Amino acid sequence: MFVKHGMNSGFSSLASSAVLRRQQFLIRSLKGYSVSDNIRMEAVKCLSGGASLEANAESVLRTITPSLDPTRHKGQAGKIAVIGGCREYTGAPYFAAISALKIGADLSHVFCTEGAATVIKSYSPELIVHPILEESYNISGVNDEGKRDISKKILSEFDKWMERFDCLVVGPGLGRDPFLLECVSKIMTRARQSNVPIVVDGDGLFLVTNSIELVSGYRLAVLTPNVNEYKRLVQKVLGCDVNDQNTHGELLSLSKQIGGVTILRKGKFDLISDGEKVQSVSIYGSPRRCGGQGDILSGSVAVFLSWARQCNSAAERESTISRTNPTVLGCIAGSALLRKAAALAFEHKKRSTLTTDIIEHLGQRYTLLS
Ligand SMILES: NC(=O)C1=CN([C@@H]2O[C@H](COP(=O)(O)OP(=O)(O)OC[C@H]3O[C@@H](n4cnc5c(N)ncnc54)[C@H](OP(=O)(O)O)[C@@H]3O)[C@@H](O)[C@H]2O)[C@@H](O)CC1
Ligand SMILES: Nc1ncnc2c1ncn2[C@@H]1O[C@H](COP(=O)(O)OP(=O)(O)OP(=O)(O)O)[C@@H](O)[C@H]1O
Ligand SMILES: [Mg+2]
Repeated sequence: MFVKHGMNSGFSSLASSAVLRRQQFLIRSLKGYSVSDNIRMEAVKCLSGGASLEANAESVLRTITPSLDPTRHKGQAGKIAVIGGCREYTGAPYFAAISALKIGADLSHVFCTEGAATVIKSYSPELIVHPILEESYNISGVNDEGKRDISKKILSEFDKWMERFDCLVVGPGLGRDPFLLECVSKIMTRARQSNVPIVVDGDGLFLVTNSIELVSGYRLAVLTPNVNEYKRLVQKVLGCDVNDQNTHGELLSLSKQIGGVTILRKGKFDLISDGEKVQSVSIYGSPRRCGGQGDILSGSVAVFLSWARQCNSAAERESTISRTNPTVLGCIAGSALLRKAAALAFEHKKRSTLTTDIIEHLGQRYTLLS
């Protein structure tokens, strides 16, 4: 009897703690922040080795998102291009490009190799896919002059479109083929000359880490390194190993050293800096670490930074937010939205949560916010 009672009370306390957890989750989901968030933010300060300024992501999201105005024409809510997709990877560029659309961009392009293009097109009819990139294995019999011609052709194909884009995402599933990366370097240089913002992720970071001049001093560039990519960047640019005791100082130095480029350091909490200050986004996310979440993030940052730039020119933004660099605002909004969508997806799918599940929640989370 006693044992039974004990078991029952155990079950009921388990059940009530589950209800409590669920309630806390819903409060977090609806309000964005809660008492436990505040505690976590304090923890962020301690863990991240410096005074962290938790970004007011909710307010940023609300402020930079354009209204669904019936007078606006197709394209005004954003035209994004993802440069990525090769023999090995077709998922990453798809995740980045489709996320941009799900968040609210009007058009999303993918520039990839021919083999990847057919696959990416078959994932979605919504994407505009350009099979223009070439990998070395495909042109192995071609001499140097022939390769130069191919490179020129790729660049001129890209040039036809470039001025129309509000932002490029370079790197998701790009691969590391030397010929392909050389062509992508030229595309980046051309984008920079035309003042098109560039979000660099995945293998784009491999390229940039080895040729930092591609982004150095370009204030419209955003780097979104994960743990490994950040380590390589710090080693190359600062010439030392990552120092977890000085996270903020290190991120500030890294950004300054690359000429004020915005860096979003991904991890348990995301840290963002353009060399002026460090902001964090530590909104509750998901314990699932399935591949592809960084790809969603890169596509999201591209859309939000484009919107933040539009707000800037229209002087529509609140005063505190209007003083913030649009690339930083894009990172804050992208990080917050991904983490919230991941939390919602995990609520439904638990351990079987996949990147496609998170993408399905991008819009839902967003509806809750607006
Ligand atoms: N579906 C697709 O098409 C996807 C394609 N993707 C594309 O893949 C390309 C390469 O990107 P990447 O992220 O795999 O390369 P990188 O960061 O060098 O990691 C390499 C290895 O490092 C390890 N490792 C990882 N994290 C760690 C940690 N915290 N601490 C310690 N170790 C850690 C781990 O290996 P492990 O040591 O566990 O065997 C990991 O596998 C790029 O183009 C990207 O866009 C992805 O977007 C995913 C979805
Ligand atoms: N330990 C963690 N806890 C909670 N969220 C995390 C954790 N690590 C990463 N994230 C979140 O997941 C997002 C993607 O980060 P991640 O480090 O997985 O990128 P990635 O390795 O580039 O992903 P991908 O597989 O797409 O290449 C980040 O924005 C971050 O908010
Ligand atoms: Mg990645």
